[in-house]
Amino acid sequence: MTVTGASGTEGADEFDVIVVGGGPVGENAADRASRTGLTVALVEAELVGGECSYWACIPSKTLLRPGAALAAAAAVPGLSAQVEGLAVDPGPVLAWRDRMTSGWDDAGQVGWLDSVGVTLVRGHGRLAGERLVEVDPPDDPSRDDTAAGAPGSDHAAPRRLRARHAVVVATGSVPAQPDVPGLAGALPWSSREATSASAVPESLVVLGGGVVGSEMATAYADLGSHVTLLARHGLLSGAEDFAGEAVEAGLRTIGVDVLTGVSVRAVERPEPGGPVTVRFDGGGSGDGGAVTAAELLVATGRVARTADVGVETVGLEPGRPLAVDDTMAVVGVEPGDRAPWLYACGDVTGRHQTTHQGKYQGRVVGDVIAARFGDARREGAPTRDDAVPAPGAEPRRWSRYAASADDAAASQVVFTRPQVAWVGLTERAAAARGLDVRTVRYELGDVSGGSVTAVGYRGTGQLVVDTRRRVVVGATFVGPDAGELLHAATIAVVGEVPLDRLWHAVPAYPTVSEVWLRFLEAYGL
Ligand SMILES: Cc1cc2nc3c(=O)[nH]c(=O)nc-3n(C[C@H](O)[C@H](O)[C@H](O)COP(=O)(O)OP(=O)(O)OC[C@H]3O[C@@H](n4cnc5c(N)ncnc54)[C@H](O)[C@@H]3O)c2cc1C
Ligand SMILES: NC(=O)c1ccc[n+]([C@@H]2O[C@H](COP(=O)([O-])OP(=O)(O)OC[C@H]3O[C@@H](n4cnc5c(N)ncnc54)[C@H](O)[C@@H]3O)[C@@H](O)[C@H]2O)c1
Repeated sequence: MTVTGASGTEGADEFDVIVVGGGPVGENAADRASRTGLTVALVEAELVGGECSYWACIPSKTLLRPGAALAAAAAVPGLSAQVEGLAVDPGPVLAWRDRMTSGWDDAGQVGWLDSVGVTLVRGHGRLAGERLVEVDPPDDPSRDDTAAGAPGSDHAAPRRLRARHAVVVATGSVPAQPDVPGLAGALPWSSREATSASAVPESLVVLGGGVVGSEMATAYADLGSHVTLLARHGLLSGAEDFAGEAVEAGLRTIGVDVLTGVSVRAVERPEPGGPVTVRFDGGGSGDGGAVTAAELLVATGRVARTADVGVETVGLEPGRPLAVDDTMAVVGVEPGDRAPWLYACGDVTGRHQTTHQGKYQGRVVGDVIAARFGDARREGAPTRDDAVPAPGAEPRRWSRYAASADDAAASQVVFTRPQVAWVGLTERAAAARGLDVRTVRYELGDVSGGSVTAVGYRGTGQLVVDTRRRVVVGATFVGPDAGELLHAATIAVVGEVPLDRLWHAVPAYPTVSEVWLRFLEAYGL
């Protein structure tokens, strides 16, 4: 429908809900918002499926899998001798990666959007006031970000969309680049180039010891690159210290030079495409030094993508994450005396930067919007026990309309070797919240399931227990396939299952999950 006559909205196309950003999170929000009969438009500037599908989760995990499989085989008698000396063959790996990203073509995801009845609007969207979104056509040559993979459009001028009820911002995040002399001019890789490269550089410097840096250092070492990782402090600083230490040791084992305590001073690349030199202070000897490689990957964090989304038109500060309440309504939007109409989810909120946690938020916001504005009695509409909270009211914790897990039970898996998986609070985070906690730690290699999995199986598990309530508030696992151990811990944390009841959750023998029994025994049960 096209609006005529309404002030400032003349010629605007109307939808009940407009979602800006068609990454995994926006897709989920759009799908769920449409389930009570609301019309939903999804605005996407590049590829439907977002960073995760084409330049993040999927290609990175594809690049990491062969090295993990080879290492697993090398630890099993009867196979270890056969695979000794084998290296990952980059050609088929890169080809597999290309298949997993559908050759950077989003036709499959667009087909899914069609199947759930969501209207795709291609182009760069930005807020233009309350419930208004302007979309620059994707073939605008002045915008870099609309070029890749998006088909042309008939619209020369911005297209105006008006939401009858709600706008959801799910524009994700962009890489942060530190202000280091020479860095920008050296045209370093970001995670995009690292995950989509068509050839493996002979050597690679990775700047940043977080999740991207640790995973990509692993992948490129597996693919045959000589990798140097420069980190300001220990690796994976968001995780328990023992996890980062294990990943650092793992990287060294596969030949990565890991330098910690590094502060980068300057970057030089005299010839475009030629070798790049990174000069730094610190890094072990304390005197610093320089490292030269064929390529440089900058992996120093990501920032919410709000700089170019028009948030200033509704009284918010561009460049900052969109603060949300637990219904995912954006806080501090003008005008402030009306029912919430602006929502956000995913990386753009600054809450977490993982696909699964963002998709969870997308489900929450979609359900909130569907319940607040749609027809819940419509045939096929989901049934809910909970009442949607009144605008401005706190949602009931753990209801369908509250992203409670963001605070209490967010999880993450880092696909390094060893893998690292955690949920809920680290020991440090629990102490910062004033909880009285006790940790129990157990070596996974001392569990029968570990010893039958591999010779010299090594890994560590740790629970953080709230001693007052006698419930698990956090867990970390480090070891081969540690990510597969995580969900039991997530259920224990979300369910606030008392230790005395967990005692009756009997882990099967001989699985690595038997560590749960050992944890409880170590706690004194
Ligand atoms: C290398 C790497 C590996 C990762 N691996 C994992 C992993 O294994 N597991 C995991 O859980 N997480 C992983 N992540 C994190 C994960 O990719 C993000 O948390 C996730 O993509 C966030 O989803 P999103 O929908 O919020 O944002 P995005 O995926 O960034 O999607 C946002 C979308 O919005 C579009 N957009 C932006 N601005 C506009 C605009 N103005 N108008 C229209 N469209 C716009 C973008 O084009 C994009 O399609 C990884 C990240 C990186 C960098
Ligand atoms: N498996 C997964 O779930 C997965 C994989 C990759 C990325 N991600 C997400 O993507 C996001 C971005 O990843 P990331 O690794 O870029 O960020 P990160 O926050 O995990 O790590 C960034 C690292 O860069 C360091 N750093 C910052 N400025 C620096 C500087 N000037 N010099 C040297 N080091 C500097 C930080 O100290 C930190 O260690 C993360 O939040 C992560 O959750 C998730």
